[in-house]
Amino acid sequence: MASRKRGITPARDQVRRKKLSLDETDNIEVFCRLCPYSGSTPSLKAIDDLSIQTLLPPPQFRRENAPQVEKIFGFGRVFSEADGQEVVFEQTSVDLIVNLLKGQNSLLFTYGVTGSGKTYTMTGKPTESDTGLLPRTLDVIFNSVNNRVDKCIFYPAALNTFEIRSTLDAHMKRHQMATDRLSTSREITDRYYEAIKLSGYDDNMVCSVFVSYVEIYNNYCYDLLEDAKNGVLTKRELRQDRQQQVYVDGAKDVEVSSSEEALEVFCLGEERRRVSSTILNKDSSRSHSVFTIKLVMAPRAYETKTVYPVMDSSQIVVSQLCLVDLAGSERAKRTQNMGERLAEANSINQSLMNLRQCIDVLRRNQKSTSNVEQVPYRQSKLTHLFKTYLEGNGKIRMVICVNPKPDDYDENLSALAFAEESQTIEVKKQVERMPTDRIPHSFFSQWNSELDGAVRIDVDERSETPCPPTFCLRDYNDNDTVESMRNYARKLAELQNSSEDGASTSLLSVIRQYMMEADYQRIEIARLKNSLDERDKEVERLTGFVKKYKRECHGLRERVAKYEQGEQETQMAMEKLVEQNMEDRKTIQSQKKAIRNVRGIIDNPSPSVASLRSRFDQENMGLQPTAPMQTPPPPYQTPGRQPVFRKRLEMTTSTTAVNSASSGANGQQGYVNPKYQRRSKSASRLLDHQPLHRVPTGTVLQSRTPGNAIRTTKPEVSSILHQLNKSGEYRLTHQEVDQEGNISTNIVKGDVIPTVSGGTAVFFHDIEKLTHESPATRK
Ligand SMILES: Nc1ncnc2c1ncn2[C@@H]1O[C@H](COP(=O)(O)OP(=O)(O)OP(=O)(O)O)[C@@H](O)[C@H]1O
Repeated sequence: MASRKRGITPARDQVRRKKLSLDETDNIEVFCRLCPYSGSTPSLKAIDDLSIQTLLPPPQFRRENAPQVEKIFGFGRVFSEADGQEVVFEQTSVDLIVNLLKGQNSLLFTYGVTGSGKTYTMTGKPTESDTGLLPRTLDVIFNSVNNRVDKCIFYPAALNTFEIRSTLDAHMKRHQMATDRLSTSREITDRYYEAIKLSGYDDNMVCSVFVSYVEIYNNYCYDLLEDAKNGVLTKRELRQDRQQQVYVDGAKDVEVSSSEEALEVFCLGEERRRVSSTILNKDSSRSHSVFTIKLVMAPRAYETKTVYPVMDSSQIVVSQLCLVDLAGSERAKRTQNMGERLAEANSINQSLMNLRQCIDVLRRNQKSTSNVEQVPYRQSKLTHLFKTYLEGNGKIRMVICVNPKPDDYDENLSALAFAEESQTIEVKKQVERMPTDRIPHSFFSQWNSELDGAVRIDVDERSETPCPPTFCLRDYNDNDTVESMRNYARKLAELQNSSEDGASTSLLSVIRQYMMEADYQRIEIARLKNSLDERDKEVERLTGFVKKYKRECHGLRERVAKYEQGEQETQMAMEKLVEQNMEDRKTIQSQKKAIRNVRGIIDNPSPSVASLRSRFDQENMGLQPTAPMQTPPPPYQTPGRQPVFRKRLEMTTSTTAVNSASSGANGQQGYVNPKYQRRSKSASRLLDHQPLHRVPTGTVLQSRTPGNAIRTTKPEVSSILHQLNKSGEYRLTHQEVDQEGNISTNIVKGDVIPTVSGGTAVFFHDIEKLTHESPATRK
């Protein structure tokens, strides 16, 4: 026995999260309307057609934790105080009416704080400038539908469906109803009438208009059109029909044949709607009102002379436009409501809160790919009623009304934030429900009248009975075949005129139908071909653009590549510079460190430096050198060669002067390397700096000059420094001969010591003076 394969049930989330393309969804649309305000401190202003800005009101109108910054909110359209009812109607409702004519559902609702102009926007007043969306919508619908059937042909049946009555039943029902007709009030007949007529209605359909009016009060649904015997309305339940559409069970759908009649029904409901005076609004809506306009359509039956639908209820298409005026949110603190008013306010706020929660969950579900939450539609009647639309059974549009008065600042902020967020919700588009590919009735009647005219002309030329030929339509351009078919139809029509034969009549009507369809398809194909040609041209034009932009793009890419290369090179150079910089910094830091070390040493002289200094000091004063002693810290002196030159200039001065120069002005040592330990005198060499032309003195006592002494007569900076570097001692001989012939020879002696910065310094510590008196002066 073959085992039965079990089908795998897809996970619930997988089913739900099937991603819809952009063509399959519509966002919730939100329009914002600013109500006129005459005060001096408005808390809102329209910036342009798409955005509105909050203005910070005086502090007493702000909550402590409210944002202290001005915010901008963006909407599909923002209506300023200057935009009247007509503009609002054209922008918010006209396309929804076209939707209705084309068999699609829509929900339009006003939302906002109490007293912000929701009811004014929806209903308005009877004058031209004040007429609201609802009466204008009714006018336009009745202006735009053709082929309205007589009353009582369509009738509402169980489970939110409609049925069709036979001619006789409909006639009798009409007769019965004639007595219950509402009389039209003067207010309605004298009101402003909206003249706009829209196209979009399929004239192959016949239709009838039904309206219903319900309210949601304290989270209960009531039918405002109910024939309540004792004036008490019955609580109604919400149910879901076979198309998953939620409806108010038992709510009356009243058939209306004009906008006046529909408005009469609306006014009847308005009288029953709960409206009370509150501190914030003298006519405050205490309930959410739902006025639904249903367009019931069915294909037209052409067999009958009157406008009548085909007797097939399954072909009925019902589209509806739901106009909802929500009650306004209100804070108990501000309204100071008590008792019944307070309970109403709580219920209103709760249902509005539920609406926000549903939108929030929908938004979260939209973002999340795995965790799909259940939307809490059933928490309130309002959200339950909106479920149909939020789940993709029609278009949703919200008009958020705001009053710029500073008292409303906080509540407006949260309402605007909610409305702005709602725009992100994507709703599945409703499926197409109207029959497609049908020949428009206008074409049908024109074609028939043309053919009948032609038959009348040809009737005298009739000669023989045509045999049924074989038609073979090759393509839409096959004019010959179409023409021969038309001729055959004409001949048959002649036959019909001359014969009472029922069979040929029905054959004729079938052939006529085919002929008409062939003609229509031919025209339709030609039209499509034209539009295809136009699109081809458009494609060609766009291809040209694409090529042009591709070229530009290529050029731009090359330029970008060049710039990028340049940038790369600059980057590399920068990196090199940074590296160089780092190295320089390191060098500077090591030099700084060395300087710090030196300073440290200078500030805390080592015994060797101290001893050196004390030795100099003692020698200077003619004392024997003593043990090293602490000296006060010397001020910092830039190390360098300058002292060498300075010493050189001072070489002719006395030993005291030399010592004072080497120790600084205050007797402190400045630049020598205190760590330097001179090698023994025997090991070091002597640099003997003699004048170029030395006057021979022939003295018996001569300075001892070691054999390895370096002799020089040219005191140039480069050579003397070089020689100094090789030497440990330096001796400079300087001779002067005065006018009387006395010779004075000064031999200046010093130690060559390296400086901290790597240079060389000479510490002069002794001068020998040798004077030769001229014999002439002795006399
Ligand atoms: N755009 C407008 N132009 C002229 N008047 C306006 C406009 N908007 C509101 N009003 C006036 O402001 C008042 C309050 O408006 P409305 O009753 O429509 O508020 P609401 O939002 O429906 O209040 P509630 O939520 O309490 O029912 C009314 O007198 C109305 O005529």
